Amino acid sequence: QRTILSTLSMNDFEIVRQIGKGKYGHVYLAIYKASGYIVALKILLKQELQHEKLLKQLKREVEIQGNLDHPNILKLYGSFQDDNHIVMILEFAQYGTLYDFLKRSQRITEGRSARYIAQIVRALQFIHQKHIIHRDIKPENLLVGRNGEIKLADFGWATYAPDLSSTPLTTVCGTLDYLAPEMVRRLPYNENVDVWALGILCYELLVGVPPFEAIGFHETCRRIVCDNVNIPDHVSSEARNFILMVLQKIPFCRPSLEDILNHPWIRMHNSMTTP
Ligand SMILES: Clc1cnc2c(Nc3ccc(N4CCOCC4)cc3)nc(-c3cccnc3)cn12
Repeated sequence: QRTILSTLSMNDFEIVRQIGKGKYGHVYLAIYKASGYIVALKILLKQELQHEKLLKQLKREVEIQGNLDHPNILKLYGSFQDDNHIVMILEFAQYGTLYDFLKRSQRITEGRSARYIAQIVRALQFIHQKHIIHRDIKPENLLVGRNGEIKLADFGWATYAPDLSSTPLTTVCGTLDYLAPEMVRRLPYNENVDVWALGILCYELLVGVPPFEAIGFHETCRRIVCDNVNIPDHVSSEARNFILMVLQKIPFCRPSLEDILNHPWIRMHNSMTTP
């Protein structure tokens, strides 16, 4: 229902309460007065978006996420601005971020992890087909919907995958623990950085901490590039095999998203879903 966004303003919404703090702004639970529809408003203060790089990033976030319609991707209904704010109107995710969920429940079961991973893979298939790379997959950017489904959110770092005609991507971005080795080494990279981050996420869901966590930036970077993954004994052999298959240091040695969905560990926990 694409509303004529130019007419929207803050007083079309009733702010209920703050539900989260992002890097550059706060997220609020709000009600669209005209229909009573519950939404999340991501409100950014213009004066905090001083340098135009952030504005460019925000425009790209709205442009990219606004055109994605998938059950595992958080919907962006639209955006508007007034004198001091830029506001993004987002789908409200009933159960918050996976990060908070993990904090509350330490580790989660292998079954639930495998079901989350499968849903994120379907979201990644959807955006990679459009040559979009998310570049910042991590528990803080994954939200849990009303039926426990995962929603990929925060396309602030999303960009278009390079093709032969464009200059290679080398911007280092995302969150340190989730950076792919090729990013740490400032080598050109592509969609495979999202596959790597999926492996890091899977490890963190099962173990409770990311695999290359260390004290300090440099040691973490060294571990990402050089160290093998150390998987604790409580992790099943299928999950171990899955993590080792995904966390390949060399990008093109990583499995495709389709290979991931066909892995035994994913299949054994996602059998009832459609093939
Ligand atoms: Cl965008 C967007 C859409 N929906 C949300 C959302 N939803 C949400 C639901 C429920 C609870 N509560 C559940 C009961 O315990 C108290 C928290 C929080 C957030 N949170 C964030 C967010 C962002 C940053 C930090 N932390 C949360 C961003 N969101």
